[in-house]
Amino acid sequence: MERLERAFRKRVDRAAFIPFLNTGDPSFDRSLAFFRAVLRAGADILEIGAPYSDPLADGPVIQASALRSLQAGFRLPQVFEAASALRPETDAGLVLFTYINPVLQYGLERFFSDARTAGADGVVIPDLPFEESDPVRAVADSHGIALIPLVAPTSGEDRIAGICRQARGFVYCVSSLGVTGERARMSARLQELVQTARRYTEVPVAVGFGVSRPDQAHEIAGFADGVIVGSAIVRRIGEAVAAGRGDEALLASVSGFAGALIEALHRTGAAATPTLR
Ligand SMILES: O=P(O)(O)OC[C@@H](O)[C@@H](O)c1c[nH]c2ccccc12
Repeated sequence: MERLERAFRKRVDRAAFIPFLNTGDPSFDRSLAFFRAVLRAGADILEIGAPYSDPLADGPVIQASALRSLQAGFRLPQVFEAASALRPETDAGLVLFTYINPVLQYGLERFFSDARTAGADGVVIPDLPFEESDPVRAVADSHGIALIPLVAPTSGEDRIAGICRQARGFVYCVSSLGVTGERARMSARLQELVQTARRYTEVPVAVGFGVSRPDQAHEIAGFADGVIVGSAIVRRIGEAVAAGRGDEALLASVSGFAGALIEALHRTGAAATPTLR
């Protein structure tokens, strides 16, 4: 858990960069190479996705990625394998991203115990209702794993308060309604949502869903502690795979894009006032 805190605090000049990538897309080994590429580019926290056959919140890009991975034979323990392989190579935060059913099927206790052994720092479970999160958080806490909650623009203030008071690691603010995927514009209420969350928690607040361009990342960096980017990176992988392109050009494009996003996360002028306490 301290590693997540450090990931946010190590830089006051810019917001944390948090890329999301699915494990096993288009193969386990190639996905490891993509994880390494974004880490080398400067990712502060990695969201290690566990593809799932019924991904209700995933947009088309992440869904297609999950399908490629499942077709290549993805199994849940591969997220632990990925974390174990990366842990000795980086001090970035490692966050596993999975739906609740696979976790329950695997066994709650066993899942968090294996996550810990693999060197993971946190877990995001987007379809875990807050009302049912206590027992899961208790197991996560007992293994020193942060159960990172999500808040959405539709959440009322009471609900945001309840969620944020129980937050560990960071709060994931969903920028807009619907599923994951690139958006042309960000909701005007996003900054308000981040500010509301901050009233009820000391942990950092990161924003994800629909961030696809450096200028959007820059704007969010002015008021949030971290920016999560999934589809815009995963789309590049999908296109290269569809075109049968080799990994060398793809790795360069993934790192180049990650580098441009990181550059954009620097805070300038008045917005440079650290949002971290
Ligand atoms: O893809 P986007 O729009 O950049 O958003 C991040 C997102 O993909 C990642 O955090 C994620 C993947 N699957 C999810 C399901 C629910 C919430 C979030 C997610």
